[in-house]
Amino acid sequence: MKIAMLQMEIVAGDVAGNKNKGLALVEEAADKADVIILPEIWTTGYALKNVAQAAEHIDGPLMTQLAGIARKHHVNIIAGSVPVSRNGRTYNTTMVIDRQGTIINSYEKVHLFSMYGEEHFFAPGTKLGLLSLDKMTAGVAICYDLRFPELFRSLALQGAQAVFVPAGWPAARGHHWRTLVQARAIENHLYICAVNCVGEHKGSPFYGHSLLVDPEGVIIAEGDDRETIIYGEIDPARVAGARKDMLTFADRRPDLYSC
Ligand SMILES: NC(=O)CCC(=O)C(=O)O
Repeated sequence: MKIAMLQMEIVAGDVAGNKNKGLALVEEAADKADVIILPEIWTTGYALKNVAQAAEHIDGPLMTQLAGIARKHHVNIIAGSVPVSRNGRTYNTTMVIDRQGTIINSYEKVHLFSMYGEEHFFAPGTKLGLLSLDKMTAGVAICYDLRFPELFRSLALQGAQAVFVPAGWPAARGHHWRTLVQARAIENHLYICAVNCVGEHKGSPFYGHSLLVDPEGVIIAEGDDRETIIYGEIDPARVAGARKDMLTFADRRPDLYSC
C-alpha cells in the first residue's frame, strides 16, 4: 500500500488559497499512491475564529471535489481534517474517502487541544475512528490525540493495523512528536502515518517532519521542514508478524488498570 503524505504549508486564514494548494497537491500525488493523507485543519490553519464560517457540511463542495478526484484516479483520500458543521456545531473532522469516491468514515477529534483554545471553537467528538481501507483495518486520530495512549490501544485492540494521524504540531515540541509517534507504533505493533504541516502559528513554526513509522517503531519515511510530498509503503502483513513474537496484548493486566 503506497502512501502519499502531503506535508503542506498552511497559511492561517487563507481558506481559498489553502484549498487550491491542497487540491493541487492531491492531484499531484493521485496516480502515485493508494492512500493520500493531508494535515490537520488544512483549509483554515489555526485561524480558529474562522472555523465556524469556513465549516462545510459533510457533503459540501470541498468533499465533493475530493470525492471526484478519488473516483477519477481510483485512490483513497484521508482528507486531513477540516472544520465540519453538524447539528449546528463545528467539529475538527477527518473524512476518509475510498476509491469509489464514497465517504466511508468521519472522525471528529475527541481530545481538543486546550493549550490553543480549541474547545472554544470546536465541539468534541464522541467516538473513535476505525475503518476498513483496501481490506486493511485502519484507525484515524488527530494530532493531540497522540498524547493519549488509551485511544491508540483501543484502536489496536479493535484490530487496527495502521493509524493515520493528520496533525498541526509545532517545532517547539518536535522532540515530543517523534517520540510519541514511535511509542504509539511500538506499544501497539502497528504502523503510524502522522502527517504534519509547515507554516506558522502566531510566529512560531510548525514542525513538519511527517513520519511513517513501522510496527517496530522504525521510521521508514520522514519529511523535513519544507512543503513536500513524502511517499512510503505499508505492508499490513508485517503487523501480524510483530504481534506473533512480542505478546504484549496477551500479557496485559487490565484487571489492575483503573484508567
Ligand atoms: N494541533 C494539535 O493538536 C497540537 C498538539 C500539540 O501541539 C501538542 O500536543 O503538543
